Amino acid sequence: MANSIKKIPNSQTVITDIYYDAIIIGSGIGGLVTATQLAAKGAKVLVLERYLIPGGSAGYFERHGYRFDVGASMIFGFGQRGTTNLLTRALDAVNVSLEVIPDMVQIHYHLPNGLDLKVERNYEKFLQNLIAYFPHEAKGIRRFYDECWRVFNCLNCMDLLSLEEPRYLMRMFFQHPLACLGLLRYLPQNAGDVARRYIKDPLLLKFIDMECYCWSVVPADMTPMINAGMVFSDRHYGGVNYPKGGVGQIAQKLVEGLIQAGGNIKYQARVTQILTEKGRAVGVKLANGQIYRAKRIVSNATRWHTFHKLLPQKKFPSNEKKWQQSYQKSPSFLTLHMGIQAYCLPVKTECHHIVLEDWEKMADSEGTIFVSIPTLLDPDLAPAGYHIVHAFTPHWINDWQGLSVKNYEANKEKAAWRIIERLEKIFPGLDASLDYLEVGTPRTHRRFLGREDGTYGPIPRRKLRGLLAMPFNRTAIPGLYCVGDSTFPGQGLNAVAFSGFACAHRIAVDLGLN
Ligand SMILES: NC(=O)c1ccc[n+]([C@@H]2O[C@H](COP(=O)([O-])OP(=O)(O)OC[C@H]3O[C@@H](n4cnc5c(N)ncnc54)[C@H](O)[C@@H]3O)[C@@H](O)[C@H]2O)c1
Ligand SMILES: CC(C)=CCC/C(C)=C/C=C/C(C)=C/C=C/C(C)=C/C=C/C=C(C)/C=C/C=C(C)/C=C/C=C(\C)CCC=C(C)C
Repeated sequence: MANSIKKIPNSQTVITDIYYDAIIIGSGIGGLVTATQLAAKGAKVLVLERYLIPGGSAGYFERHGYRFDVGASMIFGFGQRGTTNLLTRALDAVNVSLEVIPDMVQIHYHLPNGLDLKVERNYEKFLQNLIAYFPHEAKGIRRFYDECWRVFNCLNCMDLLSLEEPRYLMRMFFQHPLACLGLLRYLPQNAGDVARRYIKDPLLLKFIDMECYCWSVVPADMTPMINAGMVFSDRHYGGVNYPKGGVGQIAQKLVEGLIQAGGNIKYQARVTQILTEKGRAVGVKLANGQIYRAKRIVSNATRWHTFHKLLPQKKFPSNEKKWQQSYQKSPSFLTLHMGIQAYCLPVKTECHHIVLEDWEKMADSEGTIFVSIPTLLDPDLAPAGYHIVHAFTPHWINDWQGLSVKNYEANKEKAAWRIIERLEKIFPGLDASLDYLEVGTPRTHRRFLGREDGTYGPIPRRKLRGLLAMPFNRTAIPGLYCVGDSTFPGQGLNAVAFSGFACAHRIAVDLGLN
């Protein structure tokens, strides 16, 4: 395929003659799953990524012999059975695969009221650990988590594709009528309401809040039941599994599969504009002036970025305004990427920890601390005798704006030491064993991930009806689709992988592909 390009006289603009079936803006996991699915169906696909490597918030960076995951290292979707193992399936579709390492404890919680609890991969063991703290709620605990399984079982029996495709919905309904009716029932529900049906102990309800908050960034009352069903069951079914070589391998492998399937990706290709003709999205313009055209345009940038930055403001659709009245940006994170000497960690330390000292501060800036130690699963990510400790805690961009360079650096350092001091109680000697420290703020996330205010995705502004208000992939602009955590069902790698499957399915039907 000749890559012929023409320059418009007296202008920076260069138009390529290749006409793609689909252009995907961004190579986050949402974008890459869309691209690989379409390429596997024979579509001519181009991915445009502003950064140097693929993956977005599931990317990586290397310093002094350490390979750090940019985002969270707790990965769902790598199971071997059922239909909800969407990362395994996405890789499989383009004939690539990844070795994964099972994580036998999803989280070790260090919570107020002496609640020190491990979420074991074995469901019964987890229930017994929790019931040991709340024996008077044994029945309620089982009934709540069993109800989560009901949601999961409904999802895990059917192909997960576009809910905007009526023929697929009809097929699913005829093949799995009870599962579809079950999902319809759960779509408007939140986990908190279901939990309160079975559980009365206020401390246990706080624990359920934390169970939700640590991946949805909102308490149980605002966490959709469908997502809770996925997370609270899949951790015991497909399990949490870590990709050998680090989270960044997922994107690297998807890109390998994309290219083998005939797709194309360009790095340092920042899209500045989505081009429209007669109201329809027809192409994109890059920062260097280059123009690419396609039958369909997909944005893996956030909705805020897509509709405020990439499209002229007069094209701002009214349903996007409405969506923004329901959803706001989740906080970003203050992130500590640490290299430590291995002696600091006791034998049998778990990979993921949640640390909180005061329930009232769960959702505050610097309230909950998330910790991942991926080298406990894959030691090759650090030099021999060292570990990676990735600690992060919610932070808002406003606290980091308008500072002088000196104050910004000083605030970063102070905040980092506040976190290290708190972690010393869980990992005594952390400070003394520190070999490397790199601190990121919401500004870092904004800069390197291109995410508005460094956000990790949308969260409800108030209690909503489950997932009902979350938009699917099509937008009000014909030819333009969104994918990733600003679309149904929201944040999380397995969630954005679903969004990618759904987006590619809808586009394939629109383009008449198989
Ligand atoms: N443990 C986990 O489950 C885990 C780990 C890491 C990340 N995540 C999740 O991944 C989700 C994000 O995935 P995603 O696919 O929605 O998005 P993403 O932010 O990861 O990827 C978007 C990509 O688009 C690129 N981009 C943005 N604007 C662009 C432009 N104008 N031109 C070209 N490229 C542009 C960015 O550089 C980035 O690579 C988050 O919600 C986070 O929760 C989860
Ligand atoms: C037919 C008719 C009528 C009807 C029908 C209906 C239906 C079919 C429906 C359907 C639905 C669906 C398909 C749905 C789907 C869903 C899904 C897939 C979901 C998913 C989800 C997932 C998730 C949410 C995930 C998440 C995760 C996350 C976020 C993670 C994170 C993590 C972190 C942050 C880490 C932390 C921690 C530490 C470190 C400790």
